[in-house]
Amino acid sequence: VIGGSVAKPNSWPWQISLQYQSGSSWYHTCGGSLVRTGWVMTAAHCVDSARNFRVVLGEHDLYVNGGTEQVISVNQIYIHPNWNSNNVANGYDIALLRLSSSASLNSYVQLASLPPADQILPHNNLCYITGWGRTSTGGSLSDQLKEAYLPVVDHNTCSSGGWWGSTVKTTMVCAGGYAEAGCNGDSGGPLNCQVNGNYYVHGIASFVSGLGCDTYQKPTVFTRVSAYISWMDSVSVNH
Ligand SMILES: C[C@H](NC(=O)[C@H](CCCC[NH3+])NC(=O)C(F)(F)F)C(=O)Nc1ccc(C(F)(F)F)cc1
Repeated sequence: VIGGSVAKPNSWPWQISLQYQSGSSWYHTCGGSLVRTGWVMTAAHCVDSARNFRVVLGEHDLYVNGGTEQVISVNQIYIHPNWNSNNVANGYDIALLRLSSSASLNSYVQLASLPPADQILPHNNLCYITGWGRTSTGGSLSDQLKEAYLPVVDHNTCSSGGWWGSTVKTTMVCAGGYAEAGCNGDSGGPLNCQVNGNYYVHGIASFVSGLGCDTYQKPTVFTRVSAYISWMDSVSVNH
C-alpha cells in the first residue's frame, strides 16, 4: 500500500496473509479475505503457480508473533474457470481457497461481509485498501498491515482515454487517490467499502500500472466481487 498509514491491529479482521513455502521458510505473497470459516477469497493470479500455500489469520506484523495469529494450510484451490494468467485485462482474477481446518472466529478473526450480487458503487464511494504490499514502487513490503483511503473511480471515468481505457472491464472496480494506491503484495487483498455505515469487501486487488503503482490516471484495479457472488456460492455449495 502506497500512502495511507499503519492500520490499528486487527481492525480489518477478515484480512489474511497468503504465504508460500520456499525451503523451510514461508513468505507473504498476497492478501485475501476470510469469507467462511473454511474459505478464503483471493486473486487467481496469486495462486496460479504450483506452490504450497498457507494462510495466516489475525495477523498484523508479519515478523512479530502477536498471539492472535491462526495459521491454517490450504487444502484446495478453486480458480475461476475463465481466468487466463496471460491476460489479467480479461478479468476473472478471483479464486477460493478451501482451508484444511476452520478458523476460530473472535475479535481478531472475523468473516468479511460481501455485497449483494451486481451491486455497483457510485463514484467517490468511501473505500480503504488494506495490505502488506510494497510501500513504494519497487520498494519493500510493509511489516505491518497498512490501510489507505481509496475512493471509487466509476467505470465511465476509469475506462476513458488517458485512464485505463478498454483494459478495464465492467467486472472490475477502480479505486484510487492521488498519492494512495495498491502495490505488489497487496494483490488478492480486499477493497473495503463503506455502505450505509458498514464495511463490505467490494474488490479483490488485481492490478496496477506496470509504470508504477501510483501512476497518474491509473488507479488500482480490483476484481468486482459483486460480479462473482453466484460463482462463489456454486463453488462452496459443491465442495
Ligand atoms: C507490474 C504489475 N503487477 C501487478 O499489477 C500485480 C500483479 C498483476 C497480475 C498480472 N500477471 N498486481 C498488483 O500489484 C496489485 F497489488 F495491484 F494487485 C502488472 O503486471 N501490471 C499490469 C499487468 C497487465 C496489465 C494489462 F491488463 F494491461 F495487461 C496491466 C497492468
